Amino acid sequence: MSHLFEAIDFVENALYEKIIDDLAQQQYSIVENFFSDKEVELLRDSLLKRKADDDFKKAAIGNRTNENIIKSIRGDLIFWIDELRANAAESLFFTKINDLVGYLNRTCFLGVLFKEFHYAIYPKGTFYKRHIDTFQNDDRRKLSFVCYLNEDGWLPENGGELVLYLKNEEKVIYPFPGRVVIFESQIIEHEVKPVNTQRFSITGWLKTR
Ligand SMILES: O=C(O)CCC(=O)C(=O)O
Ligand SMILES: [Fe+2]
Repeated sequence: MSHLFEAIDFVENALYEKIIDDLAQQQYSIVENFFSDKEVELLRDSLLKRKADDDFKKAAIGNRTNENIIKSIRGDLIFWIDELRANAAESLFFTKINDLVGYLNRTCFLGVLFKEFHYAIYPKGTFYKRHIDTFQNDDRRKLSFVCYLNEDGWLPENGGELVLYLKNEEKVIYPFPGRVVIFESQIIEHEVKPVNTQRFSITGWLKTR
């Protein structure tokens, strides 16, 4: 009878329902203030601490790509976040993510079994050319998730817009702090425009199988 108790337990979450509707209708969803100002600050401090400890690596594309080729495609520095070694801010991050994933799995039978997340720093002048997130011969990536950790008062002229290449539209999304963008990894081509001011984020993927 355990299914009966699960059914009783279920509480509809309006925010998650909006994400699910958006994804069904347009393959992407933009959520303002998914993370509060305080959470963004904690996560940005955590990113900067990891950076000070010199844990960041130049992002790679596949294994054997020549460094100059990589630089012409993407210039961000990344650090993979290990849930088992998470600090307080990162634990808080994963608590929210796990809640969302639990909801998606229960309501949409999405079957997300794995997830991976990294911090990203885009130094001034860097970008990430138009791509699809499953190009690294990993078709298990189902949903891409980006959250922005920039300072309050981020301006459009700082650059670093995320552009989603949709069927009939190029959707320009500014990396405002606390904003989260979720989109279908296997469908939506996208690009990070050159940044004029250092840009901070966490990017990750919800994966099946
Ligand atoms: O930072 C963003 O807005 C997107 C990053 C991205 O496309 C990626 O890391 O694959
Ligand atoms: Fe991407």
